[in-house]
This record gives sequence, structure tokens and C-alpha cells, in this order.
Amino acid sequence: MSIFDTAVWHDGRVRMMDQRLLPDQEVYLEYESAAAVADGIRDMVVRGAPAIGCAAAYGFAVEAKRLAADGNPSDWRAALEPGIKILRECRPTAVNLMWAIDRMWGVVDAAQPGDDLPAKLLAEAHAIRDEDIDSCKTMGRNGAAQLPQFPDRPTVVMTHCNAGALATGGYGTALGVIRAAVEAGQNIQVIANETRPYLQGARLTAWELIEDNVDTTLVTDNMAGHLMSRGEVDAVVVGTDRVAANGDVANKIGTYTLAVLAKRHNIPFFVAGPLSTIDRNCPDGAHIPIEERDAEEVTHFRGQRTAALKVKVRNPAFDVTPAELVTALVTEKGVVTAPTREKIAKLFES
Ligand SMILES: CSC[C@H]1O[C@H](OP(=O)(O)O)[C@H](O)[C@@H]1O
Repeated sequence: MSIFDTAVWHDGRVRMMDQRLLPDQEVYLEYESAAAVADGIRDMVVRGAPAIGCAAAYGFAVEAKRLAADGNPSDWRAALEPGIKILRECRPTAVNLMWAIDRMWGVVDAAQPGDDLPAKLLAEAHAIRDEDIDSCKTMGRNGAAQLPQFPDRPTVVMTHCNAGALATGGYGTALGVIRAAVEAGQNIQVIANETRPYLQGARLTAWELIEDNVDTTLVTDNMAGHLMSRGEVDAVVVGTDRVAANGDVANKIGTYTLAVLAKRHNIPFFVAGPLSTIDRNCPDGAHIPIEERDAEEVTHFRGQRTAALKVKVRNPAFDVTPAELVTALVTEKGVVTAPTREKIAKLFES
């Protein structure tokens, strides 16, 4: 199974695969400041909650390297703050961005006089990425065990958007469940929703799974209900950008629709996400900021207009699925069936 370099450290710079060009071209871009990494995240060169967290951690480390080039600042926090503020504000929904930055600030605050802070920050960024890959592999195994299996036919799993290696440190959350199931010998077929308007499903999930020889069928988002009504979907597995303390889930726009359809058709609806995506400071889904992106993502594709001139546009990039529609939250610390505030809190004990 593939591990992709979504956001890595390369020759003293942050290196990211330009996901805007997939699946046609594999192009890598390199960054030397927090502000430049923020542009890359905002423009979706890299996207996906854990991948954004990894990119932000390396963006923090490369900012410290940039500042140290002119001699170590006397006040590291003051020197770092302008660039890190830009980084922290580049996308509002995926909590991994803020989680990773807060963890990097912890290294700054713990630094002692004489420490090589840029080196310590780089080590922390590497740890964040390595931990994400390990978490996704454990989570994948936890989720694979939840998938129904049949003696005489494959298990058909529907996915939405891209919650794969390209959305994480390199293995995937929802696609980590798929990968782990395939690695365990389970007979899996995937139905990948294209996921308008940015087509992460058609461009990224389909590409990843074909690269890994997983049996994958691409459908448009409006086909999901029809396929479920005909018994052609056995489970839905999605990723998440932020889980509120009560189990409400923010994820790519269209996820809530899938959850309602899955409930209607008694299809298990699994959300896969690491503990770094659970925001215990966010009481419920109503408090999760929903990013509104440019109208051009809806009216154009790669510069080609596909909608009427002057039409008004809405483009909320995420929606919120209430906890009661989530069959189980799959994490690296275990599976939370019918997630509640109390059950989620237990994930963080011991
Ligand atoms: C593994 S989290 C991936 C998550 O992020 C995606 O959003 P975007 O592509 O806009 O960053 C989508 O919500 C995925 O489920």
C-alpha cells in the first residue's frame, strides 16, 4: 500500500504534492516560510485535516529556520507570531491546523536558553507526521473490523471526498480503513463519490485506490441515494475535519446528506478520525466554523466556466452531521459506537 509525501521536509524546505493537479500530474512545490505554506493550504495544494496539520507543523518549523538565518531572535515568540498567525487563520474548519500549531508553540514555550529551537521544532513536526501515519494504521485496523463481511460477495463501501493518504500524513483515515481491510484479506469494493465542487473523490480518492489496486467505482454525488435504495451499499466510511465534544461531525459538504440517506436505509455510517481531530473545546456542531470558499469552485472547473454568468453562488465547503446519525466514530484509541460526550471524553482518559 502506498504512503504518499503529502507534506514533508526536503532539503530544508517544506515539500508538498500539488493536489490541484492530480490525477493528471504529480508536481511537488517547496516552501520556505509560514506565510507561503499558508498560501499552499488556503489554495488547497495540500488539503485534508491531518495533512493540513502536518503541513502547518512543517510551516512552523521552516518559519523558525527562516528567522534563525539572520541570527536567533532574542524573543522567539514575538518573532514567530506574525507568520504563525497567518498560518493559523488560513482555513477555519479543520481543527488539526490549530491543534498542530498549539503543539508547536508548546515546544517554543518549553525551550531553554541555548536550545537549538529550529531543530527542536523540526523534530516535533516529524513526530506529528510519524504519529499521524501510525494512528491512521491503528485506526484503519479498528475500522476494518467494523465492516460487515459476506461469505459469497464483496463488502461495498461508499466513501466521500478524500480522506486518504493525500489528506493525512500518508496512510489515510477513511481510506486507511479500506487499506487495512484489504491488507487483512477482506473482500472490499469501493464506491467513491466524486464530491463536487472540488472533486476530491474523482481526482484524489479514485487515483489513490487505483494506485493501490483497490476495486473502485466512481459515481456522482446525486447517485448515492439511488444505490443505497437498491441495496448496493453495505457501509459508508468518511473522514472528518472536526469532531465536537458531543460527537457532532464536520466533514466535506454532502456528508450530512449521506448520513441521512444511510439512516433511512439502515446502512452503518462510520466516521474515521484521529484524536487530533476531536475538539474538546467545541461543545457541539453548531460551534464549528464552516468555511465558505470562492464561487469559482462551483462555477468553473480548471478555468472552464460551467455555470451561467451572473448567477449567485453558495459554496460552504463543509457540513455538520449530528452525532445521532453516526453509527461509530473510529479512532486509533478505539471505536466509539453511538458517540456521546461521555463516551468521547473516555478516549482521552489514561
Ligand atoms: C482525513 S480528513 C479529510 C477531510 O478533509 C476534506 O476537506 P478538504 O479537502 O476541503 O480539506 C474532507 O472534508 C475530508 O473528509
